[in-house]
Amino acid sequence: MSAPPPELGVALAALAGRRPLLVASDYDGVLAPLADVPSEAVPEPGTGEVLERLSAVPGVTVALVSGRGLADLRATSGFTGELRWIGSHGAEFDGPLAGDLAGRRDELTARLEPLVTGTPGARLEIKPASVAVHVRQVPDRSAAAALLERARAAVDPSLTMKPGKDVFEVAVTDADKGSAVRRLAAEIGARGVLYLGDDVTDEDAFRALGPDDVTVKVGDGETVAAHRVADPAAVRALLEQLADLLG
Ligand SMILES: O=P(O)(O)OC[C@H]1O[C@H](O[C@H]2O[C@H](CO)[C@@H](O)[C@H](O)[C@H]2O)[C@H](O)[C@@H](O)[C@@H]1O
Repeated sequence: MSAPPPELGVALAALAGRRPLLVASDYDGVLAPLADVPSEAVPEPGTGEVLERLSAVPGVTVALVSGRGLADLRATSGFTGELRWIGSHGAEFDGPLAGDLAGRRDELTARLEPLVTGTPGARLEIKPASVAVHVRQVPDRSAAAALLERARAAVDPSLTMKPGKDVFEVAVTDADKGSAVRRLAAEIGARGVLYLGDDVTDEDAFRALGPDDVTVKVGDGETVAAHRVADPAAVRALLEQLADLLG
């Protein structure tokens, strides 16, 4: 297991002295390696344990901030302990969504379903406030790219588009991870924030944080985050280093 890069270690040491402290992380690609089938994306071994360790430290809040629906996030991760659960890119902030979003989401489903059915390997994921077109298992990569383009063109452009890794998602709320992290940080009066993410939607959270916070991009790709680590195993090592610093 590799230790975090030295400059990230320095940033974590400075962060560890601040309270209240918010430790917030995306799920897929960060706490769990990506998998072909979304329900099979289980946590990197040891990650649940280190999150529990962190959440037991007085003055530390640990939050999961995911594009997944809340119920799916809880079931797939299997995490336990005193965690804050934020799903649907922030739309599920205080628990499951209330209000009638299902009707608008179902209209989207009806529009996108025929496109997905016509592309072998593609899959439609219906979430509380959005619909996602997944192409990770489409063997013909030009057909995959064409499907994502057709999906984009088929929906009302005023809806919130959430492109991601082998996925194109359309949401019926304008929630984003940046607003969610800012809201949670304000709620607990955080004096410092660590945010970990790997995908396009995590850039909103990186941008929402300040220069004294610690932002970490996981894997390749452009980012505004200040630090980068390779994969979920490196994330677990980073979290373990932080837990050790917190005593
Ligand atoms: O915000 P996150 O916690 O990173 O969730 C983002 C999306 O994750 C899931 O899709 C992604 O991970 C799948 C499992 O590894 C993978 O098969 C898929 O290609 C990825 O796009 C989830 O299915 C989506 O609902 C989330 O929005």
